[in-house]
Amino acid sequence: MAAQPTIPRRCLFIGGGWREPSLGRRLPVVNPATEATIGDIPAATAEDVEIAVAAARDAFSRDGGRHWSRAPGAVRAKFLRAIAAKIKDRKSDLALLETLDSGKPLDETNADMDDVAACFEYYADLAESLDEKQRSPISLPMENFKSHILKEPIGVVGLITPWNYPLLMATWKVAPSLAAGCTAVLKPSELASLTCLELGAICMEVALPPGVLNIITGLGPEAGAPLSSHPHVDKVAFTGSTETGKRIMTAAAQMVKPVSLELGGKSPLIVFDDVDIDKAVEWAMFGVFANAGQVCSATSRLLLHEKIAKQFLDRLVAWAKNIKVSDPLEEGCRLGSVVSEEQYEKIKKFISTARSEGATILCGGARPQHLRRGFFIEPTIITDVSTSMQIWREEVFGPVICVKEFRTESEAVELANDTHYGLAGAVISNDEERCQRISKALHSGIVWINCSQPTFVQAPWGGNKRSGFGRELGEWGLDNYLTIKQVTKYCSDEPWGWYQPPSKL
Ligand SMILES: NC(=O)C1=CN([C@@H]2O[C@H](COP(=O)(O)OP(=O)(O)OC[C@H]3O[C@@H](n4cnc5c(N)ncnc54)[C@H](O)[C@@H]3O)[C@@H](O)[C@H]2O)C=CC1
Ligand SMILES: N=C(N)NCCCC(=O)O
Ligand code: NA
Repeated sequence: MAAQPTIPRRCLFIGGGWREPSLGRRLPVVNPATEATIGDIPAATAEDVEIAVAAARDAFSRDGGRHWSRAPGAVRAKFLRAIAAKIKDRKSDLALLETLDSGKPLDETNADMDDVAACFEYYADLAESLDEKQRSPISLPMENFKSHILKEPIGVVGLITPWNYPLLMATWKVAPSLAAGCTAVLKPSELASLTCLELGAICMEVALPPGVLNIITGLGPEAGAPLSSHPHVDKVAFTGSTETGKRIMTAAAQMVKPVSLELGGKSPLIVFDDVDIDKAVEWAMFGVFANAGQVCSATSRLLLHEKIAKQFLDRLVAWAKNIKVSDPLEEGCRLGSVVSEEQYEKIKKFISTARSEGATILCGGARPQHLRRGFFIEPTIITDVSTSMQIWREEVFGPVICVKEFRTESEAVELANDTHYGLAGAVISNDEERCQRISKALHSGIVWINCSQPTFVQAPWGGNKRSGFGRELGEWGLDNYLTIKQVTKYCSDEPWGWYQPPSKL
């Protein structure tokens, strides 16, 4: 087991330095795998939001934007690459902090840190190529006009992020917004803020211009809400629950402030009868047990072709019982604890409601017997589910999969789309044409074929319906933080000639 590090005691990161929260309050940091309080984080309030937004505004327009918002993309790229390098240097201590804060297995948090560094590097490249895309001409039907577009940073952005991939979800917003030339105020989740505060330390080390990125930790209603309604915040990007997403959109609407929302999901995985069962079982497990199912795109509804259903479930149970559930710091751990006591109780309630509604808990459903402390839940497989049950309809955000059988392709698609959500969907089949048909038929922003969950910074990420709107990652992730200006010029020497000229006399 790795040595326990000391948890850095940080303040709010505002204007390029550390700042005590105005009311002097702090929140405990709980390690959900041990239930021990291991440190604390500052609790920002509206007073601090005010100071952070002012710092970001100042950084946006300082010296006419020459050093940031209007600087060549290459200038910003240099900082993004320097941040990526520091993340790589500190990979193992950041991964350890992330695990202690969230209960995620160390192998997962190490992979997350690789993704964090790769995301900063990717958007460094895009910051550079943004300059080449400026002034791209618009072809007009009149020769006496010429038009081009400018892509400009949208301004000061508020970034509100969740706890399931604490530093990675922040990076999906910080890297593209900074690449675009925006300045930002990041409000990570109060349940896991340690690595985001370390990002503040990294910004200091690379001498990011003061105020370009500000990081304020604190509670949603106290720190997130005033950020989303602030008149000097030009856009809010949010990942989290659908309920909080609605609140943020309502607050932003009062200022006609654009938002992008990446919300909950209840994504389907459809498995046909022409597959290699063990390979498909492994993807089904990865789709809902990775990160203890605390993934917005988790494929938590499993649709099995009736011909293979029994055999598939037998293998799924065997594989699930073989998952190493342990302290997330232990070598080879594949299922750690969930993030908090509240989340733990919520998941257990989902399972007991499923049972009382008549579903069968085929395996799991409780605390693993060998782990007496910590918020651990066994991998859970639920069958005998009807489409009206809560467990089929609502996002659990835990290591819980529910299963239904289907007979025909159209029945599978209908079941898959029968949800208010629309983030992701997956299909496993050896019939390529069928996979293509299904990828068109699913009402979701992401479709995986013969896999579930692999995520690439180059590819767009986001949902439809109540899973939100807007796309992160890829070039679309950069567009989230850019506004498009048309510049149109009259280039004829002739007068316009619409009005009669007055007589010269
Ligand atoms: N789609 C996703 O990626 C996520 C979904 N969830 C779902 O949400 C449930 C609740 O988890 P929470 O941590 O409470 O999620 P949440 O959606 O409330 O939290 C996400 C972020 O929003 C902030 N926030 C909360 N209330 C706010 C408000 N009124 N204004 C502005 N910001 C606010 C939080 O402080 C946090 O930074 C989970 O059980 C899970 O089902 C949670 C996290 C991520
Ligand atoms: N990095 C991976 N694999 N997935 C990211 C999931 C992001 C989300 O839950 O919104
Ligand atoms: Na925590």
